[in-house]
Amino acid sequence: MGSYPGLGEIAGRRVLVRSDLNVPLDGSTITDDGRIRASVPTIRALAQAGARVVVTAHLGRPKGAPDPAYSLGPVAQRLGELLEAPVAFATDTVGDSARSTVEGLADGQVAVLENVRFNAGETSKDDAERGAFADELAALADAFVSDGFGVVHRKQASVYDVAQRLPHAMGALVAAEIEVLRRLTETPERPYVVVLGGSKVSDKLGVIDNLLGKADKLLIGGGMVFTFLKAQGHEVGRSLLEEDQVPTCVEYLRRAAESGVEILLPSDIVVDTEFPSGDARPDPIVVPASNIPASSLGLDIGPDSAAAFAGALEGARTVFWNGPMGVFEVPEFAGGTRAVAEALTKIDGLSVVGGGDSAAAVRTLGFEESAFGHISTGGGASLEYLEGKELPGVKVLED
Ligand SMILES: Nc1ncnc2c1ncn2[C@@H]1O[C@H](COP(=O)(O)OP(=O)(O)OP(=O)(O)O)[C@@H](O)[C@H]1O
Ligand SMILES: O=C(O)[C@H](O)COP(=O)(O)O
Repeated sequence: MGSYPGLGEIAGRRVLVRSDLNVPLDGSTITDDGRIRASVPTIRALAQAGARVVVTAHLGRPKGAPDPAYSLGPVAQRLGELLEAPVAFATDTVGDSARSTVEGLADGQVAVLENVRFNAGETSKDDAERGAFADELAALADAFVSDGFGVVHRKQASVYDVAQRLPHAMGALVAAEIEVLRRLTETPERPYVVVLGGSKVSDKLGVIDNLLGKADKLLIGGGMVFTFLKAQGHEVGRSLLEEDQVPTCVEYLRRAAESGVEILLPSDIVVDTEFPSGDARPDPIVVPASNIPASSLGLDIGPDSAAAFAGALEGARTVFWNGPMGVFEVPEFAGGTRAVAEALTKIDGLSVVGGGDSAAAVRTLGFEESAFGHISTGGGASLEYLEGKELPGVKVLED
């Protein structure tokens, strides 16, 4: 007989686990299985305690209806390989296949339900529609474990509403992620340096507001750079730019100067005349950040900036990094991301890499996970936590 923290005796009971199995795919090939591996310990602990484990998760952003391109089939198969045990796969989420798959589980066995976002109720803004879908999910189980840290910032049926309908507990992954982020927000050892990049510029600008009062230095790279350069009065050619956020960046630069927080922007940029795609060969050149040609777009921070960013990270005792410094998927534009990753491996203190793409970047560039203090499975979720926002999927577990 076995038990699970927060749920008590679970042998023979059906336990629904919300995991974040949203991994990058190339066709049906998983290019980085980090999130699946991170989900294994909780699933294994439940199975070993004799629960009948029913995993629910999303993949990508399908539009509330089945779409084979987003099937969790390959993910279920990979989970079975990692668990070294058969994993049953239901071809729907709450329909006949799900019900019979769950009924067929013996104690200690695991099933994965098809992509929960194939159902419009999952992401509906309408409480009743979401609730009705959560009722169907809850009917498949006797208890619920919330372990998908990457989605706890989403008020969605499988994250939020289902927890209101079943005895519930926080999974080990969510607990571990929150513990690390709590250290970052409550008692960061100084100097505390934050590195921000990536392409979801407006998603990430909010965090700067909160960090200006907390971090000692902010290093800005990736697609974020160009809105800041514009705010400094430079032209950015055809680079990623969120024009309506320029005044916000002006304000951040002003507040940083006032409060003595250093915002470090790149001094040089790797540009090309086209965004890399297909067979077209990249033709990168390095230009001063203040002189980006009108016909070019910035795709990485330049070598001087990479060295300056690495230098600014030296001696830091706490580092949080979210978002690649450039289009790291293409080797010609991976230099900045590689330099920052390298600098993080030398941190004597706590280094946290947050975000699906950032975590995938360090792994695909060949760094050992153990070289970093913590690799978070959550991008948006960890940023919202750092912004001081309430995470619905965590709050609901406390109610
Ligand atoms: N200068 C740039 N121009 C355009 N895209 C860029 C630039 N620099 C980086 N990127 C792209 O940003 C993407 C990652 O950004 P994103 O904000 O999604 O990161 P993340 O927070 O780690 O991921 P997630 O939000 O999925 O957890 C990469 O695919 C990279 O190619
Ligand atoms: O990739 C992520 O950040 C999580 O899986 C959440 O996905 P979402 O942004 O589509 O909700």
